[in-house]
Amino acid sequence: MTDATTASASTTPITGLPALAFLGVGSMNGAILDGVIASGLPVADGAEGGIRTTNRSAARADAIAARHPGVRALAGERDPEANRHAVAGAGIVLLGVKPYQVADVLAQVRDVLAPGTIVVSIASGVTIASIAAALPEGTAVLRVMPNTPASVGAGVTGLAAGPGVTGAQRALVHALFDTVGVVVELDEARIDELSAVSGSGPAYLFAFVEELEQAAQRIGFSAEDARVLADQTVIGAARLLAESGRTAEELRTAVTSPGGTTQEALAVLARGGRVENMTEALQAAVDRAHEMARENA
Ligand SMILES: NC(=O)C1=CN([C@@H]2O[C@H](COP(=O)(O)OP(=O)(O)OC[C@H]3O[C@@H](n4cnc5c(N)ncnc54)[C@H](OP(=O)(O)O)[C@@H]3O)[C@@H](O)[C@H]2O)C=CC1
Ligand SMILES: O=C(O)[C@@H]1CCC=N1
Repeated sequence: MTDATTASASTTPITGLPALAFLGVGSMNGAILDGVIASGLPVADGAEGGIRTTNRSAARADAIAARHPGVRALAGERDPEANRHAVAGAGIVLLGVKPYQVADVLAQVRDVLAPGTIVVSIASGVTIASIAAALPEGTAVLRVMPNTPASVGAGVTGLAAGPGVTGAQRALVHALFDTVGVVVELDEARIDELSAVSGSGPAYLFAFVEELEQAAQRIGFSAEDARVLADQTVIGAARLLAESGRTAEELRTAVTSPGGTTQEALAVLARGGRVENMTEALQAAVDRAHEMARENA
């Protein structure tokens, strides 16, 4: 962490959220939506009534409405002005479309944003400056980098505020993401690095579980047993990390008897230069984010 980075709960306790518009509810905005609703934090206009969502496809909107009956789930397929209708009257707009779709969605809604609306982008590689340039002057713009465990309240969200965002606006967005996990405030200049670690991180772990599962099958377990062994090992290890108060290093040491079997297996794994390989992987993610920022400027 740099000096500019702080992981904390919001210092401003809030009792409720303004009306929320989630534009583009796929994997990530869907995870945030689920997490915010599960947190039970009241949203203006009723328990879920103040939450509006948009998708292009009607089938996706219907799936959201079925999962969260109080949410007003709009579909571009049925209503070409869905994004405009969703943001009208919203206090916070959460932009969750793919990076290359951001400019189009901003152009659709820019003239219906009420003064004081906070725009929060979750898009990778789209800068605050490029978002602010597409919106009315003075619009409060924040960039966050969440991860999908937000859907079960166990996310990590990096949060960077644009110029002109007030302390109260930043605290409100911080509090929103507190409902779905831990929030780390940082300078926007570091958000691509954070994304490489925690935004993409769940995928690294899931890839590891897949590998463990496949390897278990190769040494003779059925697909079903391999899945139970791999999944439950990772779930149990993550819970132990969360609940024991011990570091990953301490917990690894506790498993690794000197001269025992784990030591042999770890020695094989270390042959691949895992730290070097992981560092190279993180740098590849950062480089791609920088490239996307140039593409979406
Ligand atoms: N997935 C992750 O773990 C993370 C993703 N992100 C960022 O989140 C953003 C979304 O990624 P992800 O959730 O994975 O992508 P998805 O493709 O799962 O979600 C994008 C959603 O946007 C909807 N959409 C597309 N165009 C429009 C439009 N014009 N109006 C309304 N809705 C629209 C799509 O709905 P439909 O198909 O119906 O068009 C789709 O459901 C990206 O910018 C990514 O960088 C950030 C952190 C982590
Ligand atoms: O893969 C991506 O581009 C996004 C950003 C972090 C996680 N998913």
